[in-house]
Amino acid sequence: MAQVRARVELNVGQRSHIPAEIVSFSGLKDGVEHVAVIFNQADQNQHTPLIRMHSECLTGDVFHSSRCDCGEQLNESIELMHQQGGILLYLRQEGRGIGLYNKIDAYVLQSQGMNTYEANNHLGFADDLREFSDAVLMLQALNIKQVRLMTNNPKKLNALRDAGIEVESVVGTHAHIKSGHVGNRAYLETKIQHGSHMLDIKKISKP
Ligand SMILES: Nc1nc2c(ncn2[C@@H]2O[C@H](COP(=O)(O)OP(=O)(O)OP(=O)(O)O)[C@@H](O)[C@H]2O)c(=O)[nH]1
Ligand SMILES: [Zn+2]
Repeated sequence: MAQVRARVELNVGQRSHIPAEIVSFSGLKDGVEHVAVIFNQADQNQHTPLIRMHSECLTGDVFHSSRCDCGEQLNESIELMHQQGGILLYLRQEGRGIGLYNKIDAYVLQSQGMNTYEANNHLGFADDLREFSDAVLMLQALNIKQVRLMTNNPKKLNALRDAGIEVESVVGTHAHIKSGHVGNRAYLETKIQHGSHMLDIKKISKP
């Protein structure tokens, strides 16, 4: 595994010039470049860093599609890590691991009435293809042994615990609910019911 680092300044939401260090990893098991973004030198601080393992969502992260909450969660994480320090692992696991082409195919099925998991299954995929061993390797390479984990997904929590990384606490992200013709409320509710997500739908984000 190899890594390269450079300093960057990020401009997210209302905040500009957020200092960060971007680290790209190659030679990982997934065969793709996963990325770590380090805020306030969290890999060198004494206290327990905030960590988010964020799975790539081009439509949500870049274009802020109303179908999901990914871009808003990403920005929420960056803003909190700017305040408290932390490490964002940006994992190239588009569409819960099925890739963009298949995710868009799944969107077509969802428009016909399937939920996100049914659509994945209809296309011949399991509910969720992700596993987080590369994220563990990245944390180990960054010398992180104990974390405060930003997630509502119990699978991420268990993946770290099983790998021997201590999760001191879990910090839930807010519910970023979007209405409209193709909103994300059903997507979020399905994650809670079917995916055992700990998302508190009443903990709605401020606009
Ligand atoms: N297959 C499929 N994937 C989707 C759909 N909507 C979003 N995704 C993907 O779901 C993943 C969401 O990842 P995360 O932001 O890490 O969210 P999460 O696993 O729900 O966990 P937390 O946000 O940490 O609580 C991304 O890879 C998205 O591309 C969909 O309708 N179908
Ligand atoms: Zn998304």
